[in-house]
Amino acid sequence: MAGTPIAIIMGSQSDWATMRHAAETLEALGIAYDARIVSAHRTPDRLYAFAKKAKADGFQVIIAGAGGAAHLPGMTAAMTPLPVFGVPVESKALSGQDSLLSIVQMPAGIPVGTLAIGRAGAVNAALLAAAVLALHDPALAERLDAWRARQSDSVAERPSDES
Ligand SMILES: Nc1c(C(=O)O)ncn1[C@@H]1O[C@H](COP(=O)(O)O)[C@@H](O)[C@H]1O
Repeated sequence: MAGTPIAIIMGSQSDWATMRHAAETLEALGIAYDARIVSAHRTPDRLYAFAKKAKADGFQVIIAGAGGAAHLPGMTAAMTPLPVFGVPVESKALSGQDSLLSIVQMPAGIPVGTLAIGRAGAVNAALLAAAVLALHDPALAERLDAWRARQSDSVAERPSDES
């Protein structure tokens, strides 16, 4: 997809509840993305087609979320030179520990930048992807600074009894 710098891929529709936080963060920063379901296990041909063409299609960073036996980020990284950030989706059986370990323990030579389990990881994957793009995009760098400033402003100095 020409002109769309970020691809968000996920192993299943069920991952969207987590991965939409990456999408919303990119939207808040004014960064275009393409979100799609791609599974190393269930749709290997789709993964191959996507990963092999991702760079030629104009993507610059890939955010890949998966749960359980989360091979999607690593398999994607194996087939593209683009930076891949992996988000471990919280699994029911093992609370995302399985997802985290599946994604983080890549063999030397094929890196996946692995984030935290769940929503925090999805948000931070988007922020890292934005930081990569901002290296060559001063306007985006300013929006990222403003996003962080708003976050700082939103943190009260003292705890409240409310909420
Ligand atoms: N980990 C992977 C991969 C993959 O790594 O290719 N494909 C699907 N899945 C994961 O299976 C979990 C359960 O999927 P369902 O909810 O569809 O049963 C999801 O978290 C998905 O990421």
